[in-house]
Amino acid sequence: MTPETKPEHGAQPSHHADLGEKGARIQGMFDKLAPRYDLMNRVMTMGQDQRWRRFVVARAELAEGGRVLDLASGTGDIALEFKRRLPEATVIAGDFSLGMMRHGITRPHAGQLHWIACDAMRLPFADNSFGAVTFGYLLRNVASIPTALAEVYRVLEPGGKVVCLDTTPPPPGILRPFIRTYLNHGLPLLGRLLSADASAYAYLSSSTQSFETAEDLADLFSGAGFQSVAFRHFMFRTVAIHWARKPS
Ligand SMILES: C[S@@+](CC[C@H](N)C(=O)[O-])C[C@H]1O[C@@H](n2cnc3c(N)ncnc32)[C@H](O)[C@@H]1O
Repeated sequence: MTPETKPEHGAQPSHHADLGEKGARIQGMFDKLAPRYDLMNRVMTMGQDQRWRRFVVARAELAEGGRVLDLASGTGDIALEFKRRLPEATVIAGDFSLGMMRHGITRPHAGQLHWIACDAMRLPFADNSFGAVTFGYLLRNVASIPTALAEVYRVLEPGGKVVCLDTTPPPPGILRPFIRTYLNHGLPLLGRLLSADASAYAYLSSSTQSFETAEDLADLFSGAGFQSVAFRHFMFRTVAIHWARKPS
C-alpha cells in the first residue's frame, strides 16, 4: 500500500459502539494525540524508545521473508523497524486509531507496510497466520488482557513468537518516590507543554501505576498458553519487554 492510500479496514467494524466503553475512549484519545505522539515519545523516554523497539524486533526472531503483525502499531515505529531490518518480510501494521495510522502512513518508507484498521480484541486474521506478533503499549489499554492474548495466540503460527513492550508500575525501592513524582506531575506537565493534552498523559500515568507488574504479566502470558515466557526491564524498571512462544 502506498502512503497516499488510506488504511484498509479489517473484517471487523471499527465503529465506536463495537469497541466497548474503554475501547472507544482509548481510540478517541489516540486519534486526538496522533500529530504530537512521536515527539512526545522521544521526549518522555529521553530518546530510549527506539532502542526498546529494536530490542522487540530482535526478540521476535522473524525469518527473512516471514510475516509479522505489529499490533497497536500506532504511527508504525516497530513495524518500520521490522522492514528496515528484514526488507523481504511482510509487515502488517494494525491499529484501531485511524488518526494514528493516517499520521504513520505519511512517514518515510511507510508505504512498504500493510496498514490495517483492526481491534486487538477481535482480530480479522485467520488462525496461525503470523510468524511473530508484536505490540508496544497495547495491553495497558485493553479491557481484557486475557482476551487480547487469546487473539494473539490464535493468529500466531505454532512456534511463532510474541513480543510485548509496555510500561510497568513503579518498582519498590529508593527510586519509587522519584518515579511517582515524574508520573504524577512531570508527565502531565510535558503533555500540556508539548501536546496540549494533559489528560492523555495523566491517563498514561494512572494506567501505568495500576498496570500489572512484569511478573504478573508473565503469568498472564503463561495462562494464555505461551511457553518460554521471559522478560527484561529497562529504564530503572519502568518499562518491560516480554517475549514468549506459541508451542509447536
Ligand atoms: C501508545 S500507542 C503505541 C504505538 C506504537 N506501538 C509505539 O510503539 O509507538 C498505543 C496504540 O495502541 C492502539 N490501541 C489501543 N487499544 C487497541 C485495540 N484494542 N486494538 C487496536 N489498537 C489499539 C492505540 O490506538 C494506539 O495507537
